[in-house]
Amino acid sequence: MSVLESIIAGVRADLETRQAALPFEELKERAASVAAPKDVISALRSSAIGVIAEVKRSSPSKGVLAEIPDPATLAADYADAGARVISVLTEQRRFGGSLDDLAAVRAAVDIPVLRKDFIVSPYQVHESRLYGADMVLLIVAALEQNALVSLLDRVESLGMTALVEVHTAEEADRALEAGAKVIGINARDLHTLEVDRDVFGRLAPGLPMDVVKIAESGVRDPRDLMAYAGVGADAVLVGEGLVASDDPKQAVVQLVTAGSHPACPRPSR
Ligand SMILES: O=P(O)(O)OC[C@@H](O)[C@@H](O)c1c[nH]c2ccccc12
Repeated sequence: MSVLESIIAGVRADLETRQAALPFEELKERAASVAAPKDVISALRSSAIGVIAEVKRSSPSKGVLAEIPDPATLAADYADAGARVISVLTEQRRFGGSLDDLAAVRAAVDIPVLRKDFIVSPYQVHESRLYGADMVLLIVAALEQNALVSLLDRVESLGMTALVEVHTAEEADRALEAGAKVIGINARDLHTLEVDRDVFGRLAPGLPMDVVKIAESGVRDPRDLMAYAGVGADAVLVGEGLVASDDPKQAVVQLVTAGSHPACPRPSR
């Protein structure tokens, strides 16, 4: 079993527990009365590269990154520092996240919130909405094509935006085929956990102009952000580099400042 497969096995087991506690029909009804999702694409399209700041406690590769006793405060700091979107890891077993973290962050910020998890079922899409997500991650490597298409349609039918994650050219083709409007190119291979920061530069030029392009993982400092800006990123998604720094808010300020510096390449749109 690859790391990805074992994570998904755990996700499916935890999902069964939640489904037993709250039946799908009832979940759908409750989610339908939540305030409408925010327009994430407008938030991400800008004349300067954006920062998506992640609330991330642990990772399968490094273990505990930060305790994060109060995700709401961290998210509010990220937003104050100029992040465009807050990403919240909700996977529990490997990343130490929860849906409570998502709810706490939702209540603390006005900018769009991304639910970062391993979404394999329509139940999780409605659940994301119930907990206030505006955007949902869909990982191409974790889904058959028909499941990807139907989950993407469901995300959009609820007014949310899908961040469709890819790591290879084949996966990028599948994402486009499914109709993805926002594509995240993950530098980390979820089967091996290895990081290759050149993947974005190889794949992004092959994507259509109107697709929003996010560089995910491995951003350590403003230099990495500038490098991604130079190869066409609309935004970078940063977790470890923020939560493990002495001052996560200041770390976001530095990235945002670098992104709006005249010397930083601009998204081409
Ligand atoms: O901590 P990093 O290297 O900055 O990475 C953040 C984000 O890209 C990473 O958490 C991530 C990208 N895709 C995922 C899919 C599932 C879980 C986590 C992820």
